[in-house]
Amino acid sequence: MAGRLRGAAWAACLGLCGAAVALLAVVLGRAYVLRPPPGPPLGGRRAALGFELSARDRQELKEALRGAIKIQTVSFSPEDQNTTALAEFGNYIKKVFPAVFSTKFIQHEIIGGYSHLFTVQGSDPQLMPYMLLAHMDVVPASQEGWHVPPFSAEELDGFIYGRGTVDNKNSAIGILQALEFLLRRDYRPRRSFYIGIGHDEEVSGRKGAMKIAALLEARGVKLSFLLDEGSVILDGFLEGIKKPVAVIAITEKGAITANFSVEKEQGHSSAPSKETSIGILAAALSRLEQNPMPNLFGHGPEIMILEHLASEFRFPLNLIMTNLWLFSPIISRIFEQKPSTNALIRTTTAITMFNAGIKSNVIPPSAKATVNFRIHPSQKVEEVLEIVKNTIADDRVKIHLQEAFDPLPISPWDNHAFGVQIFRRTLLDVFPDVSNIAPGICIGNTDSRHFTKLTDAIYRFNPLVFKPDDLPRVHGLNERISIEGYEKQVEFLYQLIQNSDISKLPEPHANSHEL
Ligand SMILES: CC/C=C\C/C=C\C/C=C\C/C=C\C/C=C\C/C=C\CCC(=O)O
Ligand SMILES: N[C@@H](Cc1ccccc1)C(=O)O
Ligand SMILES: [Zn+2]
Ligand SMILES: [Zn+2]
Repeated sequence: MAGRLRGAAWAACLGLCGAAVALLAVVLGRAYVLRPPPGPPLGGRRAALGFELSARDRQELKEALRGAIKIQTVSFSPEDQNTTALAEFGNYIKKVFPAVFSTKFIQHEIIGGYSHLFTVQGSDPQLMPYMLLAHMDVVPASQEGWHVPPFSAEELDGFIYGRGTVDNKNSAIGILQALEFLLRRDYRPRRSFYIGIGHDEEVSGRKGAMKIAALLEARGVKLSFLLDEGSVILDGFLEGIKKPVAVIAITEKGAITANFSVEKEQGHSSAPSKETSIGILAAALSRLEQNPMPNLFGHGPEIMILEHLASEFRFPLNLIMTNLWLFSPIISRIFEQKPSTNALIRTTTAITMFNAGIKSNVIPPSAKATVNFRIHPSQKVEEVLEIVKNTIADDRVKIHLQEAFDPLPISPWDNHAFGVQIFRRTLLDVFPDVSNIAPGICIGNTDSRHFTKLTDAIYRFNPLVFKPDDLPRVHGLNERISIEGYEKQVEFLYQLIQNSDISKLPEPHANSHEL
């Protein structure tokens, strides 16, 4: 009851605020109604080959993914990968996608020992190629806590469970599956494209994606756009928006992985000094955790997602969202509440490893910890390190950087952005009920960050519908994909490849009447 009253009071307050804003906007003559999403280009055009699947095709599509999940391509560290499984994965795709491997206009190369690069030669060399990227390696999975063993790929209530089902064998296998189906229907693309399948994405991509990018660069390749994993169709993440939203990430956060250590003399635990290495390090880490990095809502592209969706919110939220200039302090507080939205508005701090102590009666000679920061698009590595040092404020804690890179550049998002309009057309074809498409931020890191020299149009998006409950499954327990969802992903890729054959985008105004 109290909750409902509070809810009613909150709604009334929002209503009042809304009315006040409307009034204020009129008075100030500043109606901050934000631009609608760009008009629908490629209007009316339909791909030549429809995506009709026989019962056999369906079975084959499902089994191809299940077989891939069973191969334990686990990455523990750059030095510790299951190379037997990585090699097996290569043999597996050869067996499962015979058309891809026997087509004359497709060249296959193995890069860095286990990664794959396919060059699909289009019939029109004038058209600038694009690239589809995915990875085959996965993070480890604990044996406990899963409904089914993590590499069993068992089917349960319409879902395939297993490590890699959404991160990212769904893309690796899905891209090849879409191409296999197209080839069997005698398709030949007009526009060339590359398919990259990395084998060490989960441990930085240096041997796989980075080498693929370097090779393409050496060949003088420029890409019209690149599509990788990193964001999804969000359903039910934002209160006040009923419909699912396809969020296409136009940037990704930077990252710092830092090792912290404290050394102290080892000794007998019966005569301890006042502080131990463990105590000193634990206190320093606790200060880091207790003092989160600044809330930077409004300083980066996170605001674009709200701008794009503003008119979709129910009253009075729509008024709030269309007047961010006034309400951003409130919204930024709301974003802080949940880990998933908090990640969009600040550099995050995650203590991920802690090791110390060698015996119960020995004062520990050293304590070590690893902290993983993900840097907000408006900050840089140096700035974050400065804050970290000031927060720890203890010279006994030594910092050693394992890896550090700045947030990625922001990719184009407008009527002329070829990739965006191809995604828009393809979403319209395959997900007719997803009418909202918004630019967003990828909160994790992807192999695509190695390709900045080949194109400024890097997009991170998987055509999978995610509900809030799905997010923790990524790198967590019970990672799964619905069989229907996977079919849609393959259909999306199948249509994307065909839609990309268009030579150039029609003028937006010329076609807007067609939809
Ligand atoms: C205003 C927007 C509202 C809510 C959005 C909140 C959170 C959603 C953010 C991202 C969810 C999308 C994708 C899955 C999560 C992380 C994966 C990112 C990169 C994967 C890289 C990897 O580990 O291989
Ligand atoms: N893609 C993984 C692994 C990774 C982390 C940090 C840098 C590079 C890669 C992640 O985002 O967690
Ligand atoms: Zn991934
Ligand atoms: Zn991952």
